[in-house]
Amino acid sequence: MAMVDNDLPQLSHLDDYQRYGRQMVLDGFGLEGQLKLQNSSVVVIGAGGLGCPALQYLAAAGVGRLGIIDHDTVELSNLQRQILHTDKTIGSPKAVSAARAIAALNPRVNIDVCPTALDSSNALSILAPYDVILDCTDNAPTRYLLSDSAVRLRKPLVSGAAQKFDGQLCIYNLGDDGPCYRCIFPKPPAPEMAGSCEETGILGAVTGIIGNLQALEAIKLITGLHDGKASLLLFNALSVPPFRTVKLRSRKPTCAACGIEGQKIGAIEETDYVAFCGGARPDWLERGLEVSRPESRICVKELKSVFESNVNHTIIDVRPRTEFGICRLSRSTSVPLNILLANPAPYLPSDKSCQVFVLCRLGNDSQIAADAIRVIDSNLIVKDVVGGLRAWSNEIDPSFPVY
Ligand SMILES: Nc1ncnc2c1ncn2[C@@H]1O[C@H](COP(=O)(O)OP(=O)(O)OP(=O)(O)O)[C@@H](O)[C@H]1O
Ligand SMILES: [Zn+2]
Repeated sequence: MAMVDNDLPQLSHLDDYQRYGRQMVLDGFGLEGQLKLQNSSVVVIGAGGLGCPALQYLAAAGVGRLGIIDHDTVELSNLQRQILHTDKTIGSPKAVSAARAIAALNPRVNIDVCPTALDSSNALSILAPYDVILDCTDNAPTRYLLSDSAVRLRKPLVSGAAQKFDGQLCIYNLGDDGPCYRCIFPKPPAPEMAGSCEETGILGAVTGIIGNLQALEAIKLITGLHDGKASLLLFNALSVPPFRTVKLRSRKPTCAACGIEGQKIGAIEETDYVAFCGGARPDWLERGLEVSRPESRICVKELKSVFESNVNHTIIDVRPRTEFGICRLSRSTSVPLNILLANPAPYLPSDKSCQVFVLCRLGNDSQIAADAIRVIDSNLIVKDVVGGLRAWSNEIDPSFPVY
């Protein structure tokens, strides 16, 4: 009978050879690659659109330890792309829901569940135990925090981003001279459309592609299959070919985080990343509910009474045309916010007794639109609808679609 070579290192369980055989037979991977995965650890920040597919493939491939950090809970609108969560886990912490799903997929993986928001007070201690960090979040303060922490901890950061039909992938802090996020984006983007009611939109398969690539890059890093060159990968689902790669230079000597000449950022624990990125998003919904100028606003109950009366009125819906095409109130007219702001005049009634009600999804954009209309015609009665179509659905007509 043939004897097993006891000098050869072994996977923890005999059936692991079957489970991982299809990847172990790959040139350059082998038993050595699988052992490296078994002994490795990856932390995934964000168990959303990017984090779910990334976690799924890391777990299936046999990464020994996975950390899952997410402070949020599962919502119905997440399920179109956050594929570890299900109808049954709506309302549960995403970190817990994702952990359950990957434990079912591969029970051998050790999972650390952390249903907490990563911030400057806890980042270094949470991230320190892991070999590779995956940024699967969706906001600038966390991106800077993760990059600075990765520099400080000397760990590679596999960063993904996805929006609409587009995706981006980059490994920051790669090797001895790979750039960090600050080398490439020294300043945060202008605070984007804070509080806007428009949904940016995302195709689930796009987050799936980028999340999978994040898992792949982590596996390449751990198993030694990565060529060590830093590049930025850009994806657009509607372009042919859909992928483009931009080579990245090495670290910037002047970078505030990783450069030798840089004016170093202070202690991460004391840095205010939210302030650096332009401050917290104003809570427009709340602002909308504190009716500061009651005569200039209308609530959905009053709007319903208007519909049931003979009051002469018109409804302007300022959502983007695609959203207007999804659902709308009958007798409303579509004038997207950008078009209305450019020139409101053509959309206003000439009859000054006709009241104008301005409507949007959540009640923020309609305030901006109503203000713009008042500027050009102070004689008109213009009111924005508090809480927008979301309030209409919640308070007046439960059959009205919410998105
Ligand atoms: N600082 C942070 N700490 C922990 N988790 C974070 C942090 N920042 C973002 N996240 C998580 O990253 C995930 C990003 O995923 P994604 O954008 O797909 O989901 P989402 O925030 O639920 O989207 P939606 O805009 O539909 O609410 C979210 O689950 C979010 O809670
Ligand atoms: Zn840098």
